[in-house]
Amino acid sequence: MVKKSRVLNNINLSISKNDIFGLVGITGSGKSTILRLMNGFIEPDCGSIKLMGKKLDYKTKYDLVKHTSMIFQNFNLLNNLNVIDNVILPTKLRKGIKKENIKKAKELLSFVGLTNFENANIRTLSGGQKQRVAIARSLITNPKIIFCDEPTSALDEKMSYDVLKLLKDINDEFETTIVLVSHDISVIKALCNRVAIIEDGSIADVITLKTNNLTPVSYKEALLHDE
Ligand SMILES: Nc1ncnc2c1ncn2[C@@H]1O[C@H](COP(=O)(O)OP(=O)(O)OP(=O)(O)O)[C@@H](O)[C@H]1O
Repeated sequence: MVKKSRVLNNINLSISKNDIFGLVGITGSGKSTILRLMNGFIEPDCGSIKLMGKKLDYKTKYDLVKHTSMIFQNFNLLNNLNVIDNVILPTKLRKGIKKENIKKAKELLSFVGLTNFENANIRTLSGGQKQRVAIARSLITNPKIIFCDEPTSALDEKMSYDVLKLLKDINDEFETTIVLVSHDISVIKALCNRVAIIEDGSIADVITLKTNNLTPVSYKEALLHDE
């Protein structure tokens, strides 16, 4: 018999519509597990989760989770598909007219700064470009919430800034709620309006942050103050 170990304790968290909410903590503290519970990837052994005001369970999961999307540290793109086919991939599982999906994918590629990259091979892109393709893919289904697991951890400073700025623009423009896991406090300070500090599977604190316009200068300052 497999012995279960307790990963999270007493998690009580409320995230508001249009928040950019951070979960920060050291490796193994439980951030990703909280995110995976919120997006329905895993189920809690006890307690309950509400998504967009409705209890997330096996009956509601399909209808709720389709209003969310996910961005990963390692992009999770399919190398055997070109850029636009990666972007429209989520629509293949849903109803919709192919021509309209392609039109929308092109608009999203332009929004993320990748006009003319439609037919590019994924392998030829930089990390920052790959993450921007993943962000375009995450937007194709008009999500109300985007879950981001360490979205900038594989990127250098400039690419990280570009991705964070894009997430901020998405939050501003589409009023998408963003939940972002990071071990990097400077990423959280640059982007989030609230943050939960996770320690040993528990919430040590929830802090409201001062929100500024995200600019290359403000991001640099967040990085410097973190040193
Ligand atoms: N599927 C699983 N089965 C058993 N234990 C797990 C599982 N997934 C994670 N854990 C354990 O839960 C704890 C929290 O892991 P989690 O990945 O949530 O942490 P994290 O803060 O996101 O760390 P990281 O930044 O390294 O991903 C760790 O001790 C991990 O070993």
